[in-house]
Amino acid sequence: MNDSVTDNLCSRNTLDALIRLCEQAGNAILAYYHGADRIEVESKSDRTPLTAADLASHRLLDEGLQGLWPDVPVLSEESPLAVTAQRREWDRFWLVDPLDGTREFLEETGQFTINIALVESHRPVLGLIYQPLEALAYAGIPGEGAWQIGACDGSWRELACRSLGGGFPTVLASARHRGPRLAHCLDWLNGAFGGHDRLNSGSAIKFCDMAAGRGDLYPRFSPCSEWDVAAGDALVSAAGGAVLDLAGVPLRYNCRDTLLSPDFIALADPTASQWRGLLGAMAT
Ligand SMILES: Nc1ncnc2c1ncn2[C@@H]1O[C@H](COP(=O)(O)O)[C@@H](OP(=O)(O)O)[C@H]1O
Ligand SMILES: [Mg+2]
Repeated sequence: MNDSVTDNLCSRNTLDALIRLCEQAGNAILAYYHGADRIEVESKSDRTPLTAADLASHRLLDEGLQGLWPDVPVLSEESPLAVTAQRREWDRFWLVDPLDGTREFLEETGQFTINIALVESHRPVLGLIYQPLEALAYAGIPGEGAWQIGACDGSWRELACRSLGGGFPTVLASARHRGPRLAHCLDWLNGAFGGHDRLNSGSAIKFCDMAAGRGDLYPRFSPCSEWDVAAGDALVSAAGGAVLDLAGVPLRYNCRDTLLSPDFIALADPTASQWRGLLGAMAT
């Protein structure tokens, strides 16, 4: 493949190649999955867990991406600090979470993913979220389309976010998400719509659910990093939604000293007039 840096990587061929890499990395993760309670766990500086499964997936993806596209740097959640320190010089790079939802992995809930985004000029222009247990990818290229892709049977199914209907909106969130700001958001929904439904999931599966038309909003006020969000942003944007900061502006990546994401709300139907009120309520 070896595309030069001037080539357009936003293609189905790229997604096919990424899925092959994700299959390998997913198999490396699954080798640790059953009996994950016995795997050695380190605690990182943000007090999230790190295991041999995260590192095995990181190594395969880092080497695989650099082998296929030597001109495009790779920034992974598990990259060494020396790599992370160079990132502000990059206009285009792969942003990778080799195992998103390590807690879910350790508790064997099945809700963990591999996230890969191609970031160009501070926006994700391609994103892929891979679920190793299902061998299923959710991928999007904004402006071209979003798809659910079966790694085993090679099937491609088009995805689209849903329009906001007349009933209760469905909130996508993790069962672990609590806190006063989420409670405020849910109260606002109850006031504006008379109630809300909730679909819980771990890791980037919330973005997959939105792109597949299973939810209306994913409010995130608890800490997470750009590698947790960028692939989902590309996917949801490609499926007709948007991932907005509380000023209503699409998120930008690799433009701050920190890689922590700002608070955001992902919306399946960003044109619905009700959301201006929600963003206003959450911004204050
Ligand atoms: N204190 C913290 N600081 C930064 N990120 C955090 C965090 N606590 C949780 N996260 C992020 O939230 C992700 C899990 O999201 P969710 O709660 O929606 O399942 C974790 O992904 P990893 O498992 O890749 O570390 C981690 O990146
Ligand atoms: Mg993560």
